Amino acid sequence: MGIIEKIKEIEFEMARTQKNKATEYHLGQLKAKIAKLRTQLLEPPKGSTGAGDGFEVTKFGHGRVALIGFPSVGKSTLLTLLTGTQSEAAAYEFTTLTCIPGIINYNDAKIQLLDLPGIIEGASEGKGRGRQVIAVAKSSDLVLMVLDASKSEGHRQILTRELEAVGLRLNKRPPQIYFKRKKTGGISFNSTMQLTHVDEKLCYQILHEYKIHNAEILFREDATVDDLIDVIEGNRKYIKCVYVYNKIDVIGIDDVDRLARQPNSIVISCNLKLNLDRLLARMWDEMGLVRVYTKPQGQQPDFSEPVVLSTDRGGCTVEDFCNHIHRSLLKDLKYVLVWGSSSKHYPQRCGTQHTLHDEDVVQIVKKKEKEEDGGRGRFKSHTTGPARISDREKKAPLKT
Ligand SMILES: Nc1nc2c(ncn2[C@@H]2O[C@H](COP(=O)(O)OP(=O)(O)OP(=O)(O)O)[C@@H](O)[C@H]2O)c(=O)[nH]1
Ligand SMILES: [K+]
Ligand SMILES: [Mg+2]
Repeated sequence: MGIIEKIKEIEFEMARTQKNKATEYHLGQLKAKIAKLRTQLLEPPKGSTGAGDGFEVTKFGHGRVALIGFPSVGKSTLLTLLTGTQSEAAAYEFTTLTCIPGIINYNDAKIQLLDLPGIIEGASEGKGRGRQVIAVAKSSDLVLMVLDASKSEGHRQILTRELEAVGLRLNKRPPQIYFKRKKTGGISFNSTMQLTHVDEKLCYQILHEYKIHNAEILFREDATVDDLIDVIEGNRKYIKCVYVYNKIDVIGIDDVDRLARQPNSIVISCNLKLNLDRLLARMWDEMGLVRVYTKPQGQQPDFSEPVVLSTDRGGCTVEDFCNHIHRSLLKDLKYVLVWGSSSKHYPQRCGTQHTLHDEDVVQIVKKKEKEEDGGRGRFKSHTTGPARISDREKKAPLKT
């Protein structure tokens, strides 16, 4: 029996099992079994290199956004409108057959937008190009789930289920469960609060299903058995998602209003170019990008090209900022001067752990500690990077 059949069989068994206190343990075990099979399903088949289907697009810019949706909802039309990159759009399904990248220039940052083939129910099991599409979604910083405003509202749930089946978690944060495998010592189970969804026995049973006999586990919130399985599997990807209802030109105003009020949703029309600026602003907010402008000493800040940092990825401390400019900058750094909303007064002297805000201006002040240290120190303080060091080294080699 194949993996998919096995999953189907367990799903069938779960469907006909009554949900009550007595079956709770059994159902939990079945959930763990499905999770294990789904993880197996995601492993590349034996003997394959996992490459070569043309879906791997090099990351570019300060963030990556994937357009995910059923066929013919308007993904390609949207990519063309937002990026200027032509992606064929037509009234028939599966017009797009591969991954088409475009670039959005917004707020002095560059965002990579990816158009993808439409996916259908069963995509997570390999129907259509589902698996490749979902792999691209996983590599993104934000998913735009494009939906046809005139079609069934059930589509949103179906797509979410498909993405969840392969370990994507949309608009969720990781469960607050500490879990660590051990070599010996059995299972230590603790919680900081009353648990209403799982108890110790259920927890042991799930761990047993994973053949884990030694581990430390601490619930920091009233988590569910699904959360526990997510933590044990450890391969879940937590991604923000905005639900984009397109084609509002063909529905009534009441429906537009209702869709627009749903959580994490935005309504647009590509045909009428309605609300696209709002969509961009929304994307920007969700991505948590932080622009930092550098200011050379005694000069105006350089407002043409910011250093773009991210709250979610990499962080936005002064340390992250320095590492972004040059790997070796941090060790020469004395402090930075900061102008902007992150500083208490203008300018504020800040250390490496200070968190920068969007549109801050930063001046770097380097150590000059070795200035009096003969020729050697002066040489060091006037150089900015390894390239220049080696250039100068040739002309005036360091005394050893
Ligand atoms: N009425 C209306 N039609 C639209 C809108 N946006 C796109 N369409 C039409 O929807 C059809 C499908 O558009 P595509 O951009 O090809 O959709 P897609 O999601 O890329 O489709 P696949 O690549 O096949 O998955 C085309 O006929 C578009 O002209 C819109 O805002 N309103
Ligand atoms: K289409
Ligand atoms: Mg398309």
